Amino acid sequence: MDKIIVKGGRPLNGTVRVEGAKNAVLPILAAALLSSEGTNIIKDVPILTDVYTINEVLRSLHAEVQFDPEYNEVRIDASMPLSSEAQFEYVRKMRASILVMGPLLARNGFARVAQPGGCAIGSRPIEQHLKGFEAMGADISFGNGYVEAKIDGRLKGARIYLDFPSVGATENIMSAAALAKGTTIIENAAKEPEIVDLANYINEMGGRIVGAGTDTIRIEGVDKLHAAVHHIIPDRIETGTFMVAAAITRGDVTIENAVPEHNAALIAKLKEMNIDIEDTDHGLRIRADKPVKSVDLKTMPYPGFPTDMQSQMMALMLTAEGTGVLTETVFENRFMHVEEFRRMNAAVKIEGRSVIMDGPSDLQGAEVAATDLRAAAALILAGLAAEGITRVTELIHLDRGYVNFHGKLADLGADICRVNDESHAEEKVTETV
Ligand SMILES: CC(=O)N[C@H]1[C@@H](OP(=O)(O)OP(=O)(O)OC[C@H]2O[C@@H](n3ccc(=O)[nH]c3=O)[C@H](O)[C@@H]2O)O[C@H](CO)[C@@H](O)[C@@H]1O
Ligand SMILES: C=C(OP(=O)(O)O)C(=O)O
Repeated sequence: MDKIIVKGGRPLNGTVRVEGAKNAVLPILAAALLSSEGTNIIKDVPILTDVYTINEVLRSLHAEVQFDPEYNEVRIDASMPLSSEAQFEYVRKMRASILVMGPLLARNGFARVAQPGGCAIGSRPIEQHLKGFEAMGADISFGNGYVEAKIDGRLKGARIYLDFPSVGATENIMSAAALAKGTTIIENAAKEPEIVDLANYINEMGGRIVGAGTDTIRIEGVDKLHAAVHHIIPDRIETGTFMVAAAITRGDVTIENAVPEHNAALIAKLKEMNIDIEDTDHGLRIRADKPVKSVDLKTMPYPGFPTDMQSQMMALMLTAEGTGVLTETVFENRFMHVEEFRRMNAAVKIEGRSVIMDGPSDLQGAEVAATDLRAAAALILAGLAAEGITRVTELIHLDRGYVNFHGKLADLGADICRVNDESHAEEKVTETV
């Protein structure tokens, strides 16, 4: 079993480059199924296990997929007749597999997808996705752990109001509506940059979508979509994670390929905490050379503070002066990492959907296990600031969303390595200090 071993205490310095966004590439690769002509070329694809998984899902649906990690490029030909079933083995590994449902329903008039169920961060139902398909004329049924959507003929445009601005529901409905007859309007739509990236890609395929990035998206269905070449936007959560890495080590880091506008809520909070952030010609520079103060924050749908930065921010708040209250409103159970932080001597109290921190905690290295993707990163960040050595296991979560995380931190000066049980690299980390 792999683990990351980190010895805390070194300020990070230098430049790091972020990859294409995981949460943009997954819906975009799923939407490639909409193209019945040509070969899609998707560029700036991050080399993540989730990308390998979605590629496997697409292949299982009979699309031809070639992934060239050296060039960060995926080529997809989905012009052949496609299967309609996304099996449990994939959906179990990665919930985002549900995003093939809209494209398959639009292409085949039928989609059968294993029910995604919950995960470590919450129950994660999909009734908003299904409500959208139903409004477009599909019949929905459940059985044997699968959900099926079926339409006689073609999906019909509809006006759909989402009860919550769900990212996945907006993406699934927008993809299905791209090939529907007539106009679909999604109200209370999610506004994340990844929604805009997906809409841009569908438009490059010949789609007619306007309003992505606002809360009302208008999709005029077309008869056919063709393949397109598309560049994935930079990963705002990887960017945010490195911003926190700089801050938590009281370092000075410049992030290349960052889009500051996509991280406005995080930048505002870090500035409130006394951290300097500057948009330079070389990238986004983060400097923490003044005492770091705690803040209160609440996760919200975009453009609010992202839930995917909640655990990393908690790590930073543990090192800040004063009391901070962090409230999670997007997922009902995204505090599993709190117990792991406690192993590191964190002074944290959970009260309902909030965590109260009285800082700074005297963080100490410990053996901890990642409970989900962002918790994995957050524990490593806490390890960078802790006294002594932290060992983080369950890296299967980390590899879903971060490319070479330990290597990038080491290049910035962290005392960190990744080992498996047979390797002796553990000694290396302690020798270097
Ligand atoms: C692959 C991907 O892009 N994942 C992101 C996406 O997940 P995902 O698309 O799953 O997130 P949603 O926006 O759909 O979910 C947000 C909240 O809405 C609830 N909900 C959602 C759909 C539905 O039909 N019913 C319902 O109740 C969920 O349980 C959750 O509490 O957005 C989340 C919120 O920013 C991020 O944390 C994830 O990293
Ligand atoms: C929760 C996340 O991803 P997913 O929706 O794929 O589980 C995440 O990226 O933090």
